[in-house]
Amino acid sequence: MANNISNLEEKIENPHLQFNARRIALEVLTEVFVKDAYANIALDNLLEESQLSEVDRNFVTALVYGTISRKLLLEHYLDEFFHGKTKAWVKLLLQLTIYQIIFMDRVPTSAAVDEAVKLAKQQGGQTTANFVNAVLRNFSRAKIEENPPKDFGTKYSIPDFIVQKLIGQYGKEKAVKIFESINEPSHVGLRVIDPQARNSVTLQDCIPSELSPVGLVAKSGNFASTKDFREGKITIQDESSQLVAQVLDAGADDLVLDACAAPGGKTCHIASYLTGNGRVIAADVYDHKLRLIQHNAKRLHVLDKIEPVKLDSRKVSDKYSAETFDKILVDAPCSGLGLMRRKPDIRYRKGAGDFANLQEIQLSILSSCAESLKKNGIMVYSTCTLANEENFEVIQKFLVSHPDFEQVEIKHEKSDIVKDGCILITPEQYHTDGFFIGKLRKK
Ligand SMILES: C[S@@+](CC[C@H](N)C(=O)[O-])C[C@H]1O[C@@H](n2cnc3c(N)ncnc32)[C@H](O)[C@@H]1O
Repeated sequence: MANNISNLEEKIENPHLQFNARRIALEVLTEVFVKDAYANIALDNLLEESQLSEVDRNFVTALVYGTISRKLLLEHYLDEFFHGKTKAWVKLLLQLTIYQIIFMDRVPTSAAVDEAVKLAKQQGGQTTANFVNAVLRNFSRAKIEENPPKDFGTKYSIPDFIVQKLIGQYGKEKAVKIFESINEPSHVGLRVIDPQARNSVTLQDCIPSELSPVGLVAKSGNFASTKDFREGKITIQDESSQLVAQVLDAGADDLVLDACAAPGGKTCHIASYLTGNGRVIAADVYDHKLRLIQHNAKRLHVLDKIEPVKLDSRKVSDKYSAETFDKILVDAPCSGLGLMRRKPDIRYRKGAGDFANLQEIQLSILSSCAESLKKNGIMVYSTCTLANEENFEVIQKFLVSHPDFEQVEIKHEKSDIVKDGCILITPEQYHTDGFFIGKLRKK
């Protein structure tokens, strides 16, 4: 996510480009909140079709992610200024505009309002333009400090079920730190493919990761367009997620199953451990996602180590006989609450709070994989969520129903990310994604 608005002012002079940028931002928001699209995918698609400059693309990205991550707060401020029914896109246009007024210091209020009114006229005619103009003029004259948000959910734009869940689980003090941190700009985590080369990769403004020996971190930047990325010397991967292959620690000749593999970030990392005859079977339920694994593996020069397989991993034991794999990774489908900073739309998704249903799927994948693991084999379970039901509870329930397995304690030099023998990183600790890793051995 490129929240880089530092070069904005130079383009403010060009109203045509700014108009297009705002129009595209509104289109992305409409895709997300009306058509239930994923923000990152809708944004990438619409930016690709657009002819915008790098600066304007950054502006659109900042507008989209900023508005999404402050949506409930923006709704709260707007509530005072209009009542009755309004089309969804008009509400989104108002939110997009007051986001600029409140949070983007470099955007003059008059420019934000004028462009919104033009957009309203273009998309909805003069009556809509008059309505948008009236609401925004009234809003810009008001003092928002006189109407402060009354609860955490509104203040941090986090649905109440998540607020209550995180306070219940982590206590109010830590939960508030998490809420505050997820609305800050994300950092970019990079994995250096040749660990020996970590200090010789010449990327600007990157520092070595505190958590991952093969990681670099940057405050922002479009690393996917660098030569190092194209040549497969680096890949974009959060520092927390880089710990998974390290914990799995595949041997040179191991046969590994990556049971939920797409888009292949961890598969490719695991493959780099297979310096002998080892191979990774990279399973996923979706065909189109298997193509992403292949694409990534090719760029990172590990395609020969990877075999993508279309498979519902609740049925691993139907396809592979008992005791086939030396190591298995279950990087399970989850609620994704650890990704709320990098993917702010996750918090509003239907089903994000269906922890019981997710736990059932996670346990079912683990159980099926368990049968195909060799004796003394290692199975690593990971998620990018903060919900206990999907993390520690899954490990505990699995161990109760599988007495032939035992937990292996994970160690890390940063003891604040180790809890009950598992890794649990919350997003405010090292400014990474929230992440969980547990390790199991078949006796
Ligand atoms: C957390 S993502 C995996 C990310 C991946 N390990 C990486 O590092 O790039 C979970 C993946 O599980 C896949 N998935 C969901 N249900 C599945 C199932 N029943 N069997 C196999 N894969 C599944 C999803 O399509 C998704 O790609």
